[in-house]
Amino acid sequence: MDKTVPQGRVKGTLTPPCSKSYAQRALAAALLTEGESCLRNLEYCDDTRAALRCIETLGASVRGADGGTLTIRGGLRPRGSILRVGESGLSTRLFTPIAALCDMPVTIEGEGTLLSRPMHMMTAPLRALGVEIADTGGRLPLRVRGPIRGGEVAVDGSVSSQFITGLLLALPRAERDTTLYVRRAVSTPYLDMTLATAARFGVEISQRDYEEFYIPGGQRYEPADFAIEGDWSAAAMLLVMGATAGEITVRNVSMLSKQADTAVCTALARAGAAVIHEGQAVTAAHRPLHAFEFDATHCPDLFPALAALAAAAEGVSTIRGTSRLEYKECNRAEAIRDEYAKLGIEVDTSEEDVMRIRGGAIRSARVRSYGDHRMAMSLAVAALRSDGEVEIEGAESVAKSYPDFFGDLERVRI
Ligand SMILES: O=C(O)C1=C[C@@H](OP(=O)(O)O)[C@@H](O)[C@H](O)C1
Ligand SMILES: C=C(OP(=O)(O)O)C(=O)O
Repeated sequence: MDKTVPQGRVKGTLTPPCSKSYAQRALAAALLTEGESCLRNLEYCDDTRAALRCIETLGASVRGADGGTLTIRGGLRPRGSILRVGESGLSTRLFTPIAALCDMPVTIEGEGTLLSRPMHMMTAPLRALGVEIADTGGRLPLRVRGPIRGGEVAVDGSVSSQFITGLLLALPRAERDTTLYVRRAVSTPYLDMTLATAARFGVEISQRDYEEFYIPGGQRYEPADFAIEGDWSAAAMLLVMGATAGEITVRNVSMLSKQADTAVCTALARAGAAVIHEGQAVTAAHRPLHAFEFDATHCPDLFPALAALAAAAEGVSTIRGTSRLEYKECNRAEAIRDEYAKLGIEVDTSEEDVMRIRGGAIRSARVRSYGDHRMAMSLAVAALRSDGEVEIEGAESVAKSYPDFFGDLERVRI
């Protein structure tokens, strides 16, 4: 689907969808209990639906009530042998070790952009933990057969934190204790979110500097009543929209959240935007914007939003951590460089791990999303400052994390 986004200004208040990162973790934890949990504020995007499908296949019984509340009866007793993870990187790397708790073969199948993303980081550690695994040249589909045993294992954390999240949630249910040695962990706030979710379900894990995790085996997950927070990744995009094209208040997000993308507030302030926190709401308003420096190594999902911010700022902004972008829904560093070039914005990715963006006038163009939800949203935010309109190919990709993004954009247009 193509979407044409005309230039314009915005003002208003929006509530982002719930955090899909927390939603997927909470769904997994609810599956691992032997009782009834209640998840509140759950909304559906493609990735949370994928996680919901996975827990139902693995044995959970899910009842929906009004207002986004789900009652989930846990119990790991697979009803099928195929997990369909859609396009979700997290569901793949989270539910593969969980499926490996079972003494039966399970196949993990994905689609779209996920089929080109690397999964090789799981193979050797799962084998070392006693799991039979067949991968397809380090990509999906994967076939695993547990039970995963626990023990001592080394994991490379440099490509993604998501498999570590999967191990941290699965291994408390293994028979033996585990010590996980992690080399070069990235996206570490996401590991904090995992530990916080496990703790809410009564599971103990200790860690030192994201290098060594100790996970006692034989633990029980206790059912929990868990309210899913608003999503800071979606909020980041809305706040950049406010900072570059008017004023936006985002409701139902807390600065005290462990979510990685709270860091957008630092970038906004460095660029000169007005940022105001009040309780569970944050407002970003336009002021003359100037170039900023920011390291997004541990909050890689911010890059597309920061590209729209830097394009609207005077001077050359420097954003570090581009090596984190190669294996997302597309190669986001190349996609930002090539699509912003069509808008007349120069993006230099020639230096390793660094992106430099020269802010300036944005011109009308036809651009591609590469099937990547965050690229589609980033280009739509940039379109608001264009000299006409921007046509975005593949705009339906926003359904992965924020199905009503374009509806919300129109709601605040003035
Ligand atoms: O654990 C999570 O919820 C996520 C971790 C991050 O991935 P990486 O650890 O692969 O950077 C992030 O980019 C992704 O959108 C969600
Ligand atoms: C990279 C993302 O998600 P995932 O890795 O879970 O597919 C994302 O939402 O930007």
